Amino acid sequence: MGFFLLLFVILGLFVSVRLFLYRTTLIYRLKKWGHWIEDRIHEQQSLKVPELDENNQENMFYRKVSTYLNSLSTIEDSDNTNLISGKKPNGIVLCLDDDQMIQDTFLGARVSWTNRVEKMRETNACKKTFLLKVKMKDKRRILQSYIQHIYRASDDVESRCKELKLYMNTATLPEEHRSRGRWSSVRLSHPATIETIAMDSDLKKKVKSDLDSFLKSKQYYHRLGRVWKRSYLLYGPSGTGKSSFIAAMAKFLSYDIYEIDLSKVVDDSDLKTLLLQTTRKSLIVVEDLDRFITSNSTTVSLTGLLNFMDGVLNSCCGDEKLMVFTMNSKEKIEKIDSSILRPGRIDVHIYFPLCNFNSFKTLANNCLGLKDHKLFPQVEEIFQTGSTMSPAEMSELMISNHGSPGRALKSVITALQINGDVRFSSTPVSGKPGMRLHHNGVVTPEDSSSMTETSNVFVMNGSCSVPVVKEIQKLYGLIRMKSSKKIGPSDQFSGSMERSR
Ligand SMILES: Nc1ncnc2c1ncn2[C@@H]1O[C@H](COP(=O)(O)OP(=O)(O)OP(=O)(O)O)[C@@H](O)[C@H]1O
Ligand SMILES: [Mg+2]
Repeated sequence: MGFFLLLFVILGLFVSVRLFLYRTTLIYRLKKWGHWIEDRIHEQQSLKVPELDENNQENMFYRKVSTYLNSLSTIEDSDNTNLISGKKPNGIVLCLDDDQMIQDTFLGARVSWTNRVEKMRETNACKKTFLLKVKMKDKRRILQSYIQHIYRASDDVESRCKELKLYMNTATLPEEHRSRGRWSSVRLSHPATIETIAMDSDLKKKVKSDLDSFLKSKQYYHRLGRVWKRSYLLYGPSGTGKSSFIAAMAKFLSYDIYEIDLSKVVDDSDLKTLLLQTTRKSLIVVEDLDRFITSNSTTVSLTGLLNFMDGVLNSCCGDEKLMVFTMNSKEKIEKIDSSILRPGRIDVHIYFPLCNFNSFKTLANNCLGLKDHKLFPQVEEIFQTGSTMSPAEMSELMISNHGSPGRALKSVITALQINGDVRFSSTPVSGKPGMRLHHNGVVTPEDSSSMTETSNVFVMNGSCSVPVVKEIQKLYGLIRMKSSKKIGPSDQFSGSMERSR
């Protein structure tokens, strides 16, 4: 009897002590002390994952480790974790603080990571490194598979909540500091998507399928021995959606954007350093290329620019990248040196014209929620006189009157009428404004007059009025019969109907 009584008392004591310990941090503290003692008993090995590799390029594995560690549940139990607002409204992302240490377990082995941040006195830049500590007795058994696990887990996290970034090149640091990261980034928050861009529906379909086939053609490019990159030229008058379309492309592909401001690049080697520091799955963007080339700038030479456009350097870091250039007009560039826009340097040309009735309807739907309205026929009639305006101007008129769709449409009609009087007082060739008639009878939209034999031009028939579009299509029909040929995936637009002769 006495024995059972004793047993009962001991059991009661054990349960109440355990209960007491659970209610306090004691059990947590005891565990930590236990780990501390165990770590001292076993020989540990430290491995470093620096942010930049020996060529001062981003160490991809650093980014993977950062994504992986910030997704660990142990980061929630760790002191000093940063709470950062995430992409979703009221979303919170947990981020490691400087010099914060967290534990992880893998295949029964316990490892620890420390987020080392050292301030470089001379440049005031930060040198970031993750320090991994693993017991010697576990290292051989787990290291390789642990690294694979980190890659898989971080890819999974990245694809689930990829927050696109817009990188901009910072003003140049003094030569000796130039190798430090030259890009500053912000979250890409441009609202445009390919759906919201007013664009000829066939053209939009072609561009989307071109982007889709690019995403799936890694093996194809590597089998061809070509760098897996593709370059686009978006050109057209101001306010026609070129910059918005770049943001839409990035979101469609889930790629970051690296926008290079050439005025901040001091010379060709600086341009190369910038390129070396871009990462895969990104759009490298140079806006207003025509303005830069015609500005006779002394910083980046034309050769340096052409090498950059050819992706010569991309061969070492060009995989899975798109290069996008914008211009308001190709004509001046064609006069300076037509090889600047040759295929291989620019694979696809996309012309962004001024509004036509179809793009007007897209904008009316986007800005006013109108699919139809009694004033639409009047708008269509004015477009047929050749009057037009840029989508930027048109969306501005609609947005400033979005409270009253009728008033908004009336302001568009008035503006078109005024434009019709002012903008097209001299009706250029073929009696249709904004069109150009060539010696061989080909009529093309104003700015795409430089369509050359080899250019693969998606011409948006935005600025043509309907009859002229029919003329062009008739002409293209003739052209297509003469020059149509089977097209393969990599040159899918070389035999396209947009070829001019
Ligand atoms: N095709 C379009 N579809 C929808 N919105 C457009 C279109 N074109 C322009 N806009 C609107 O007009 C504004 C200016 O567009 P954007 O900056 O893309 O023009 P852009 O062609 O880059 O002009 P610029 O040549 O002056 O740089 C944006 O707010 C955009 O929403
Ligand atoms: Mg722009």
